[in-house]
Amino acid sequence: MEITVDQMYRIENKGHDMGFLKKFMMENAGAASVRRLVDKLGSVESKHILIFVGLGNNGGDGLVMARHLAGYGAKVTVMLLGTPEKIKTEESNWNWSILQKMPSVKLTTGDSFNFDFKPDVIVDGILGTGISGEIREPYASAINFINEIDCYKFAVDVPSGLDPQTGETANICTKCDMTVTFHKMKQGIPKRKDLTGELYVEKIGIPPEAEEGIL
Ligand SMILES: NC(=O)C1=CN([C@@H]2O[C@H](COP(=O)(O)OP(=O)(O)OC[C@H]3O[C@@H](n4cnc5c(N)ncnc54)[C@H](OP(=O)(O)O)[C@@H]3O)[C@@H](O)[C@H]2O)[C@H](O)CC1
Ligand SMILES: [K+]
Repeated sequence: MEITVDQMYRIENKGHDMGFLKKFMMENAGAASVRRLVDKLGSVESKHILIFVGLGNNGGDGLVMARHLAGYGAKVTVMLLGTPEKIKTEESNWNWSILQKMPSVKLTTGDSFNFDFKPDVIVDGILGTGISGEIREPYASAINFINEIDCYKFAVDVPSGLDPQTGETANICTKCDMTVTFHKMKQGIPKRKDLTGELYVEKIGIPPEAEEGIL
């Protein structure tokens, strides 16, 4: 069953109000994404993984992935597209502060994309269901950077730039090899397999009762 983006937000909020907090949903989203990625690649040990994160909860899922991937022995670099003070939500901030205590993950911020390694994998945690309008900087430059590199590309929830409701793209959009979306498929995503690559839906622990009155 496919749902709308609005239904997804309402289900997420209702689950949170039931006590299944968004930080737990985020944890499950990041963990499920890493399991899919590791299953696909066989092993990520010693692989260079570059994770682009936006300031919203799509970025927060990327921060969870960073911690899990470090646990699998990957060499993880996080590129936060902005400054840490501008991270929008409590759950994303919570995950950022854990990474600050983890020397096994390299944290970089800002809008300059000069890395001293060639990534084996890029994770796109720039924009998800919160997208609206044309892509602004520095997200636009990050999306261009990702599209110009030849490596395996993984989209968190939706390729950044793709509207998960309509399937239309903004001015630019990442082109990915795999996309993992959460809880239930959003209507626009499967229309664009050319951008999502392999597409999966993962449950993230939201109680089915959170759907009552919404679906
Ligand atoms: N489905 C679930 O139950 C869960 C999903 N999770 C993940 O959360 C994201 C949605 O997170 P949200 O914070 O609501 O939104 P985004 O991260 O997609 O976007 C955040 C901000 O990005 C800015 N924005 C929007 N459009 C643009 C644009 N065109 N160009 C540049 N920037 C843009 C905007 O901020 P402004 O300050 O600029 O207004 C947005 O607020 C979902 O996709 C999942 O990955 C959770 O983990 C929980 C479970
Ligand atoms: K994304």
